[in-house]
Amino acid sequence: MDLDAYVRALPKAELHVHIEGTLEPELMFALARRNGVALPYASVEETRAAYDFSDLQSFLDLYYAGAAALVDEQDFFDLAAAYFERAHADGVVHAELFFDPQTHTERGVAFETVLDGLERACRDARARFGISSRLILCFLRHLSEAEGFATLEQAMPHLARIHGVGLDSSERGHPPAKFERLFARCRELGLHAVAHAGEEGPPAYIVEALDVLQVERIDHGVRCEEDAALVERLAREQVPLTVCPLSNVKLCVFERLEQHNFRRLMEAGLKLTINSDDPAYFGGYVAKNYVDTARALELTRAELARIARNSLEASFVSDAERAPWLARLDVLAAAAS
Ligand SMILES: Nc1ncnc2[nH]cnc12
Ligand SMILES: [Zn+2]
Repeated sequence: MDLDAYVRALPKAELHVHIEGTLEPELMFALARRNGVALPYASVEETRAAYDFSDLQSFLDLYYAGAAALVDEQDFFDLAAAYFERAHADGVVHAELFFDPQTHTERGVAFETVLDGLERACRDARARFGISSRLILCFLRHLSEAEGFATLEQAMPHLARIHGVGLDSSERGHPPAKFERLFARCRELGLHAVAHAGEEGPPAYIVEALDVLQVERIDHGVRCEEDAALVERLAREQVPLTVCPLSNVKLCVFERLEQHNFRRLMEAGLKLTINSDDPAYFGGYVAKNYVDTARALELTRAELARIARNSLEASFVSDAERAPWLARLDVLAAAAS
C-alpha cells in the first residue's frame, strides 16, 4: 500500500475545518451566479491565482469576501455536502465542523438558514457515507463580546443541534480573555469549548484559552514552543492540539513544511492531530495534510496511525461511538509495524 492509500485507509476524525474554508472557487462562482452576488475576481482561475497570502489577515480578507456567495439554505447544504464527499474519500469517519454565523448574519442571512443547510448536509453524510459529525459555532474574535452574546442569543433555540463553541478570525490584538464571560456562559449551557490560539498569537494566548476560557482543545497552538513550561504542561495534561500544517505554510507561520515544528512537538509528548483548516484556500484536504507532513518530516506509518488515534480520542464523541473506529485503526497499525 503506498503512503497515500495508507493515510486514506486510516479511520480519522477531522477536528479543525472551517466549513466556509471548504468553498472551492468553482462552487463559489456557481453560487454567486445563482444568487446575483458580485465577487472580487472575474474568474475561477483569477480567484485561485489570488490565493497567495502573507499572513492570516490577508487570507481572512479573501475568505470573508468569498463567503458572500452563500445565501440560501441550499447553498450551505451544497457547501457541506461537497466537503463530506472529499472527507469520505480521505478516510474521515467523523468531522467536527466550525461555522462562522456572524459572517453570514452580518449580511442579512438568517442564523437558521446557515444552521439548517449545514445540519441537513450532516444528516445526508451520515446516510450516504456513515460519517458522523458535530457542529461547532465559532465566534469571530475581531468582533465585540456584545456581538458574541447576540449570536449566542440567536443560537439558543438550536442548542440541541450545536455541540460546542470556538473562537476564530484575527488573533493578534484579540486575546481569549476578551471572551471570558461569553465562554463561561456557553460552558454553563453544556457546550464544549475550543479556541484558536498560538497560530499567530503568542504562547500567552494559549495559556489564557486554557485557564480563562477553559477550552478542551487548542486549535493550532504551534507557537507554544516559545514557552518551555507551556510545552511541558500541554504534554502533561495531554491537551489536544489541532494542527493544520498546510495552512501554517500558506499563512507564513512556517516558511516550508520541512521547517514545521510538528515533529519536535510530537517528540515532546504533545497530543497532536492533523487537520485541513481551510482546504479550498490552502491546497489540500486532510489526507494531503497527513501525506505532505509525513514526507516533509519523515513521519513513520506508526506515527501516522498514532496521529489518527489522537484525532479519534480528542473528538467529542462517546467511547461507544469511537470503539469500532479504534478497533479498525489497531488492525491497520498492527499490519504496518
Ligand atoms: N486559520 C484560521 N485562523 C483563524 N481564523 C480562521 N478562520 C478561518 N480560518 C482561520
Ligand atoms: Zn482555523
